Amino acid sequence: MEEKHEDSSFSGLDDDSGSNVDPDGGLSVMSGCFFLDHVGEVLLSRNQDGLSWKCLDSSDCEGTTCLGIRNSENFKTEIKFSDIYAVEFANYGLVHSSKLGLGHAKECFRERLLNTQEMYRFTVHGYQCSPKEPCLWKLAAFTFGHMNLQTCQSWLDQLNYSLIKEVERPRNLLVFVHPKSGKGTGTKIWETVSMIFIRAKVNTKVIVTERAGHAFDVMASIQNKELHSYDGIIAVGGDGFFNEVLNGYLLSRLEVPLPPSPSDSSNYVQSRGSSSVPESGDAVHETDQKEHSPLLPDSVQEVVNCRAFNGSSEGIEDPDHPFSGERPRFGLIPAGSTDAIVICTTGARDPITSALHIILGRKLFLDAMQVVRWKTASTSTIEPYIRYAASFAGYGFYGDVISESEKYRWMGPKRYDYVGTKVFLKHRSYEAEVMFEESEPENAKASPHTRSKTWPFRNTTRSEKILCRAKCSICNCKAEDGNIMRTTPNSWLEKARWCRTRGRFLSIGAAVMSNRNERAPDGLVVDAHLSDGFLHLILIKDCSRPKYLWHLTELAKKGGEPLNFEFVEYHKTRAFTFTSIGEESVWNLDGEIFEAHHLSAQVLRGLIPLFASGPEV
Ligand SMILES: Nc1ncnc2c1ncn2[C@@H]1O[C@H](COP(=O)(O)OP(=O)(O)OP(=O)(O)O)[C@@H](O)[C@H]1O
Repeated sequence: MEEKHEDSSFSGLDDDSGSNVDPDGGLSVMSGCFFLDHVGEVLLSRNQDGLSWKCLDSSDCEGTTCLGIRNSENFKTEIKFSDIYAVEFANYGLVHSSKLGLGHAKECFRERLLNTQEMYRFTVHGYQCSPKEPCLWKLAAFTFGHMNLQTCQSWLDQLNYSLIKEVERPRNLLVFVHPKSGKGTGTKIWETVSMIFIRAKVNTKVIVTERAGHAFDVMASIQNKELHSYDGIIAVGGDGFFNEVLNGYLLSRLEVPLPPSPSDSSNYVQSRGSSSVPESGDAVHETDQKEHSPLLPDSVQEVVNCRAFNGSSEGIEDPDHPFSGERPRFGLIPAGSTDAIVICTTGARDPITSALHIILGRKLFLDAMQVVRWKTASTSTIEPYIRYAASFAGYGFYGDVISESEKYRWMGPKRYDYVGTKVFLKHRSYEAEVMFEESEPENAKASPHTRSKTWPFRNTTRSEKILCRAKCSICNCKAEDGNIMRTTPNSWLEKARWCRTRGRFLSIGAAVMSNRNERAPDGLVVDAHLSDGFLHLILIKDCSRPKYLWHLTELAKKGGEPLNFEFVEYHKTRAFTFTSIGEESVWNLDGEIFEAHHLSAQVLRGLIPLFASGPEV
């Protein structure tokens, strides 16, 4: 692994008289003179938040060379403890003076060579943001040198003490590596980042999977006692692999009331006439019908709340519940074909950035979608079968792409482009009935009624988009009806309004997050949030190929408006149900195939604690 700043270090004076430890035990402010490798003499200070240094020789600093040529690139003068992942003693060795003058003037070069000397050293390991891509974190190391061993040792001890106080950092991790993920580089990627974990003294138990389902089986069978001995569960792989690890954990542990089945939800929809006005001359809308209901009937509510996985309807407040304690945090190191979850949660598709988010103990909560299949085929008996998705569930186009692409796994990530084109050309639509809880009536009303007269295909309604970012205020605001982890999830159903829409669809998609990826730079829904407790339901009604291509082109470009077409129905919702009619496609859950004739889904707000801080968009 390339460590760009490994050559920056500090070296010290030949006595420690500059060190100044305050009388309260040296825990707040401390300062001393050192040599910073490749920079020169500095006054190093430690305060409660971190380290900072000031050059004592102005010709070495502020990026100015002796020829007056400015070179301020990567010139850092402070680092917070929260951004330091390790400090190490670096033995006795060479400390170099500023590299800035070396290439520019012979006399400077000669003088600086004289300044290169051997001393005791310690290295502070952290990261720097890439100037062009702030979400991309590069390793940075600063080596400080001093002639006195004890001075170095004492600074090292103090720094280690400060790092111990950094809470929420993992010490023990269970790591699953999918060796064949993406381009088959899962193992190589883990080998590349594992040395960062070693340096940070994070213990890892590594399981390299031997087959599909291996990680699921381990997570499903691991005893809770052993599970709780880990501070986190890490997946090195793609979105599908993360989904497998997550389901292995959740399916045997999480007990929450299920979302209403399609027949339950059809009871909620009270006919008040169609609210979806068919467009004249557009045959697609002839079957569209959307109805609204006020409050749920009490009897239905009871049925819903009593039906729960593993027979429990207690939610997860119960202290004896295996899920009610501290949940392990999950981490994902990207090695897959798409890696949308990593891109949405760290802002970069980079194994080192993800490893640093994990080691530094960054934390956010991700919404998850609980998907229940009630019936696999129209002739099957009702048998609830649960799955969780962290990013996306899609039917029609998305399902056909995933099932077809299984045949072309040998092509690697390129299979999605090839199969995507094939499926697009087939242009298949599927008849279905979808019911959804209407969370934002004003949002739903905006769709088919406010069409542009000038653009035949477009609905020109636009609203201000608030993007999800690190420390997102929308994700951090407390839900009116409480977070899923504190109340039963169906409490909101009491106030729910349900809508029904039926027709032929090219695709049906439900996004938990924006799903930004390299093929869709803004994702499916640019302003989707990681932890706001909403799903984004996108129904692409049957339309001509050129119109569909237009939608896909908008998806593929930055700043596109893929939802701004009249054949696209978009709803922000907390739950929906689906029933297929006639010929069927399959569902695609986080990239994995899921067959369902009757299906329902609900969002579980903030269900997944994740080692990430959100994208700095
Ligand atoms: N050792 C293995 N051999 C074969 N398949 C495996 C192995 N380990 C895990 N898998 C399966 O591979 C699937 C895809 O993994 P992953 O998401 O890492 O790859 P990907 O290339 O990004 O694929 P996708 O685009 O389908 O998500 C996982 O769902 C998992 O079940």
